[in-house]
Formats: sequence, C-alpha cells, structure tokens
Amino acid sequence: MAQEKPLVIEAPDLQERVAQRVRAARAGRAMSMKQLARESGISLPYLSRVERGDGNISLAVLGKLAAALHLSPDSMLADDERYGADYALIVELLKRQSPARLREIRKALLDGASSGRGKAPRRIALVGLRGAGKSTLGPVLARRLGLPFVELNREVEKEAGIALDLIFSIYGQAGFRQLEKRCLDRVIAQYPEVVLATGGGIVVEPATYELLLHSFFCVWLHADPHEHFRRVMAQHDARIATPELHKDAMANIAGALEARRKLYALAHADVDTTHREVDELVGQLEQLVQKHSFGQVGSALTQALCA
Ligand SMILES: Nc1ncnc2c1ncn2[C@@H]1O[C@H](COP(=O)(O)OP(=O)(O)O)[C@@H](O)[C@H]1O
Ligand SMILES: O=C(O)C1=C[C@@H](OP(=O)(O)O)[C@@H](O)[C@H](O)C1
Ligand SMILES: [Mg+2]
Repeated sequence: MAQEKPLVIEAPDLQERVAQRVRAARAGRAMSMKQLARESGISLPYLSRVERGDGNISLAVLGKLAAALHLSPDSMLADDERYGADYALIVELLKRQSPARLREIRKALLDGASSGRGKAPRRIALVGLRGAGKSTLGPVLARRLGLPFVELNREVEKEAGIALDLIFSIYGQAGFRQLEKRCLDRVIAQYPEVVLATGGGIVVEPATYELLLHSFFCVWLHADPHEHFRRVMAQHDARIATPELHKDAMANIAGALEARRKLYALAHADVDTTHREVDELVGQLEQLVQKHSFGQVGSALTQALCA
C-alpha cells in the first residue's frame, strides 16, 4: 500500500459533544443545573448524566434541552466549538441573507481569496455524472492547453493501493470520500496548472467540493440522462453490468443527475455534450478556459474577510 496515513473512519462522540454544548450553553446563560432541569422538564439526575456525557440521550430530550436553552436542535450536535466565536457569528450573518445574496457572497469570497497571491494558478476541473465525458475530454483538453492531466479516481486508487470497487467494499463510501479529499489536497499542492477529471460524486461532499470550486475553474459536463445511460452501458461499467443492476441503472442515473443538478450547477461554467463530437466539445472548453480570468480581484470586503 502506498498509503501515508492509515484510513480511520471514526464516528464522532455525539454524547460528549451534547454534554459540552449543554454545559457551555447553561454556563453562558448563568443557569443552575436545577433551573435548566425545571425549564426543560428533565429530571435533575438525568440532566447531570447528560452533562457528564453519560447516558444515551433521546431525540425528545435533546429537543427539550434545545428549547429551554433557546438553541436550534441541530446546533446541539454541531462541532462548532473548534472554529471559534467568529464562525458562529458568520453563520448567523449568512442565515439572514437571501439565496441570491448568498450566491454573490460565495462568488465574491472565492474571487477575493484567489487574488493578490503572485501568479494565479491555472487549474481546470471537469465535473459531472458518470458518462459525461470527463475522462475522454480531459486529456485532449490538457494536451491542447499544454497542461498536465490528472484523473482523480486514479490518484485515489494509487493512494489506497487497490481498485475503486474494492475501496468501496472495504472502506465504504466514507472511506472513499476521505481518500478523495486527501488526493485533491495533494493535487492542489503539486500542480499550479492542471486539467483534472474528478469523480462524479465529488459534489456531494461539501468540504471537498468547496475546495474544488475555490482552487479550480470548474466546468460541469452534462448530457441528457438517456445519453449518460447509453455511454455508460457501452463502456460495460461494472457497476451496472449485471442484469439486476442494469434494470435499475437508468432510474439510478436519472435520480443521481436530478439529486446532484443543483450542486453541479454551482460550477463556474457548463457544457451540454448531448449529440456533440469530442473535437467540437474540446474546442468549446478551450474557449471557456481562455475567457476565464484566473485569479480575479475581489471586493475590499471579501479581501478583508479572506486576509
Ligand atoms: N461527446 C461524446 N459523444 C459520444 N460519446 C462520448 C462522448 N464523450 C464521451 N463519450 C463516451 O462515453 C463513455 C463515457 O465517457 P467518460 O469520458 O469515461 O465519462 P466520465 O469520465 O465522465 O464518466 C466513453 O466510452 C466515451 O468514449
Ligand atoms: O458518481 C459517483 O458517485 C462516483 C463516480 C465515480 O467516478 P466517475 O464519474 O469517473 O465514474 C467514482 O468517483 C466513484 O465510483 C463514485
Ligand atoms: Mg471517468
């Protein structure tokens, strides 16, 4: 195995997290344990166990405690502490914005963060569902631009020392996503200029996708779901090769495309590849890359935020 760090999939200690959250929130509100017990309707001995991280708290109890502390139930489980007070304030600020304004803020943050740091990196990532043409168009585009080409799935396989299907069966989805993030970090560190073909599911992992959008000019390649299906079938993809899998494959492709559409649409540009030749598509991609100004200057506000 070429692995540097062992792959550890750890479940978070949620009881300890809730315990810390309740202790800190109660202290911040200058409430005694007795007061919180009374206001939440939870017995004092049980509250004391919850605060010690002892006892498997039910959702109903979690809800009562959150209500008495005037916190949202999800925040009782959040791992916010390690990000500090600024994080909590920024989250609250963002919650007050409209979806359109949030889109502007995110764009401005990305532009601002990539400005003023010497020569702008020229990284291009192709995203899209399997069969989109990422692995086909990527190397051709890279050759035309004179850049190296990297296939992220191959990097993940090298990292684990085994093939993708084995990674999924041994380490599960969580293990694969952890390796994928690790490999993306490494590609960014190694290549200031590159064309990267990503795996179709990279967009479902917010931290990985955020990093991708931040560090690459991302182009979403898409096609009609039937076209995705035809292309994947023609490849004899092992994931849909058996008659049983084949039966569900079309629904699966259409479902994944629908579920991921909004995420793929966050890419900086998109190209419809339906009924279009590879050569023509690479030409369009080349034009998009040439038009894109890598490392734009962001607003003063975002520069301050990203400093
Ligand atoms: N524009 C296109 N028109 C027709 N077939 C295509 C096109 N792009 C890719 N293909 C074919 O579809 C299959 C899947 O393409 P691939 O590049 O492996 O997709 P991805 O890497 O996005 O999963 C391959 O057999 C490829 O030759
Ligand atoms: O869509 C997905 O969830 C996945 C797509 C694959 O990449 P391709 O899009 O290159 O097939 C690979 O990353 C993994 O099996 C998960
Ligand atoms: Mg591929």
